[in-house]
Amino acid sequence: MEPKKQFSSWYFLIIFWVIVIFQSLIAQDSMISLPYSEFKTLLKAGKVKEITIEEQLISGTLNGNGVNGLVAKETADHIKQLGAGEHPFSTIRVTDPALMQDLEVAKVRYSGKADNKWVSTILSWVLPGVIFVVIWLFVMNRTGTTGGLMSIGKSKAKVYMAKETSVTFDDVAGIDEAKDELMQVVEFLKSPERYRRLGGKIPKGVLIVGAPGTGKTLLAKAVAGEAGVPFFSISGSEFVEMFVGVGAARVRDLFEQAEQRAPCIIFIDELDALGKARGMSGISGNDEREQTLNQLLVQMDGFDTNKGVIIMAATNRPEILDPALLRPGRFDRHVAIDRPDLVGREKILHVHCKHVTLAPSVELTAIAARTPGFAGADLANLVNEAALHAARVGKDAVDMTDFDEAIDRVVGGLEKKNRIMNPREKETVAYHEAGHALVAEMRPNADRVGKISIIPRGIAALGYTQQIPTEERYLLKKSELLDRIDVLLAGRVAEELVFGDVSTGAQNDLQRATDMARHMITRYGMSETLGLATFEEPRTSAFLDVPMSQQPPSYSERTAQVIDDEISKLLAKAHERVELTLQANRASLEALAKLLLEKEVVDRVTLEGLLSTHDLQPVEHSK
Ligand SMILES: Nc1ncnc2c1ncn2[C@@H]1O[C@H](COP(=O)(O)OP(=O)(O)OP(=O)(O)O)[C@@H](O)[C@H]1O
Ligand SMILES: [Zn+2]
Repeated sequence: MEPKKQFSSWYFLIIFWVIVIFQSLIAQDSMISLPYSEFKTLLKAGKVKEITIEEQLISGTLNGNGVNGLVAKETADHIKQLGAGEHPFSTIRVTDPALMQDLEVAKVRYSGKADNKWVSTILSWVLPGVIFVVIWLFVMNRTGTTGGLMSIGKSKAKVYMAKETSVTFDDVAGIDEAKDELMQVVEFLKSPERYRRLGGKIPKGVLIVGAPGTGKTLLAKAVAGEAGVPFFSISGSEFVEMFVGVGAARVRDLFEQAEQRAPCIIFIDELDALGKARGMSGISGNDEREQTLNQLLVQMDGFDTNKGVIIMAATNRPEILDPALLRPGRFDRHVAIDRPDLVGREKILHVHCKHVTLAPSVELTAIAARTPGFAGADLANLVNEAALHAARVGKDAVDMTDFDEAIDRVVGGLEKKNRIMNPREKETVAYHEAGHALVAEMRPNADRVGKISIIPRGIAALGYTQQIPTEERYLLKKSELLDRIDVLLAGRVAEELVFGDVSTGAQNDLQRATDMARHMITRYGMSETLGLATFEEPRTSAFLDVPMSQQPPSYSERTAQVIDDEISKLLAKAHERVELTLQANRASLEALAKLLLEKEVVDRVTLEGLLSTHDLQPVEHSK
């Protein structure tokens, strides 16, 4: 974890300092600076081993002469002469034994600035340290490291970016419900006084919950932008990376600064990094994080919303948050953002295409239809990729082929151009994908196939069969779920049939099929044996202070066994159905796989053409 790294530089600094101090202490031994009388006593006691005369101190008199031989004699004479005066010999450094005699006869009167010894000593300790710190801060600044020492150094200054964001609700598309919910916060921030007079209840903390890239940060910024108030933003993980005691101090600082700029918004990104349930981090027990979290809780409690500061936070893992954070008076208002639906995706595409020159052929609706599951950030990325592609090819406008390419890229990661699949692997993938596609086409309740590809994209996807949902679905029937499981298993079954052996390529398919089967049984009451009861996995509750791991499961071990058995049975049945279907349509499977091997990519039109020349044999099977 990050804190370790931070601590080690802390230790490094301490060790460095100790070395500096030791060095000067050791140096003290041989560098005696003391009144002449004492020096003489030491000399007589035979404790002085070396003598140097600090030339600088009597420069102008000694002219930088050396310290041995004849010159040494001269030096001693000079000292003798000076002895009558008041010359401030504060330091006599002793390095040359030859000088000892001379110095013994010399009458150096010491002018009594004994304190100088301490001044110089302290200087020799502190100066290197100060220089070191300055260099260190410089390096930290250059590397852009935040937190750490730099934040100590700056803790009185403005550490937190308080910027007026230029983002407005117009920039956030497809999440209208969330926007509506936050409109109230905007109203309040715009005119806290008026709002209070009208007796509105102001939320203190708003938690935005949603999958990565769904626009949580964007939405928080838009609230600040709409209201025209400063936006103080910090990430939960930044807090955690700090040194002992710094995190808590920074929380205090943050609130202090925000109060001065009210009305404003404090935004904590990745709240889960800071706000994991206490005691969940295991033995390593990150005390620092807990201290910071406690400080945050304290600040939120002692905070009066009337001051006009709204605390917003974002997380994609609300279930691991410390329940204390969710209690009334803290983050008690929750705004959920889902991945956008078909219409939402189209709107988001519109937002991001605003500054892109599109060819007339581009239909954003069609693109939206082909990108189910894409979050806002993925769509932004998609538009960017398409524009880049068009620019690379030298087009004046971005057209549909650029989007096609971009979808492929975003879906499967960048095309691995130099990755060469051996012919045997390629064949396996072709039959596997052909299996998916054929069963998808033959199951009445499955989505139609839009495109099949066996061009490897990234390490995870050697090929893919893309299905086009005809419409956005909120409810799925049992028959539809079963058909989906069939389609997922079809890749694996095709491999079995054709090669009599199976590959590891079906891992993701099997996992998704298993998840689907499990949900049918434990959530949707679709198992005859278990009936209508639901068997949800235990979850943390905002009302219980019990961490997830300590909650007992809501069903018995025997039930768990039955659930497992039901899943296996459901999958076995699906396997049988798919096997029958593919056996009966072996010729079509072969033809499609061959076509894939030849073309690598088969689109909807080509697929329909192929299937029209083959008589698909529906197979009767029990569900
Ligand atoms: N609803 C949306 N409308 C328009 N653009 C969006 C939307 N959602 C995301 N984006 C785009 O994606 C980018 C990233 O979104 P943002 O950082 O807000 O997501 P996030 O949910 O905070 O992600 P993470 O959980 O990874 O921090 C935004 O800057 C924006 O360009
Ligand atoms: Zn597959």
